[in-house]
Amino acid sequence: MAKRIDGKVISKQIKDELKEEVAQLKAKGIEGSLAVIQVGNDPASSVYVNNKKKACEYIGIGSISYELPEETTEAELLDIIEDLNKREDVCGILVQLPVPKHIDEDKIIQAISPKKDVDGFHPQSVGAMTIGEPGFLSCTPAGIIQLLKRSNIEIEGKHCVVIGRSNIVGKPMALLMLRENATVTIAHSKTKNLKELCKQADILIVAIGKPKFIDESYVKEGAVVIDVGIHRNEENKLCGDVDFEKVEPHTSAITPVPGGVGPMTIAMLMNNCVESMRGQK
Ligand SMILES: Nc1nc(=O)c2c([nH]1)NC[C@@H]1CN(c3ccc(C(=O)N[C@@H](CCC(=O)O)C(=O)O)cc3)C=[N+]21
Repeated sequence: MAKRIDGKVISKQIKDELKEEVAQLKAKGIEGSLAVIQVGNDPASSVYVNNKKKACEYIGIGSISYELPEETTEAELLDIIEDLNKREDVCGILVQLPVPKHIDEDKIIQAISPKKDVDGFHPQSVGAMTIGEPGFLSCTPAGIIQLLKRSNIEIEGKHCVVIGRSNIVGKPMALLMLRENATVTIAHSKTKNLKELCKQADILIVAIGKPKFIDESYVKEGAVVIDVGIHRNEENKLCGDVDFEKVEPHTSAITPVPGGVGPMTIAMLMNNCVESMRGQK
């Protein structure tokens, strides 16, 4: 009875809708490129950066990539961002996180113009989301909302437990679920009785960062389970924070890793780029 939510199929639907809109914008003379900056050469980051470039190509927008050496200074990175903020052909700027330790991540995020903050990480974007004003939404949480809506899963009135309180996933996720009228609980590493709490969730969103941490003992029969984790084992095989095989039979819907939340993050990034182009007139 469990239903596997296919993030690949849903992300393709969204990218196809965007592709059409990009063509219409182009006909009006509106074009744009996403600038992706990677500092250092973390191999996992390179996979994501590559997926982002492919998505830009697919929907018909440009991409400009910067592969900067690990030793790049904060000042050099800030200079590049400053230039990109001014460029009219650039609709979005993304600095792949994490950045090396000698660079202040918050300073970098705040240097990106909120008009080009397609990650939705700038304090102005976060504030706007919090009070329901227009602004860019953080891609992973926005992608999860789309997954639920496009799978006809009701959110309103449901008890949603979010495990994780990071600025890029847990916190914005909880706020977006609240905006959809869910009753939201945020759990984290200091939460007591995590298992009992998770067992009360109608919708369980897991962003803990520990491979296969959640087994069936955390899940109420018939719950919806969304897995935000992404880990690679010794054989380079991907898995999430949820032990899919054990949990799946007990759910009414569940996202796999890979092929669940990851592709949606990229689709929403593309959505934010198109939104930026729309506003650029
Ligand atoms: N400024 C910034 N923005 C981000 O959005 C950002 C970031 N930094 N740093 C790293 C995380 C991670 N992230 C993913 C995006 C796509 C997949 C994705 O496409 N996953 C595929 C599999 C990809 C693979 O084969 O490894 C899937 O789950 O099916 C995963 C993870 C974006 N992030």
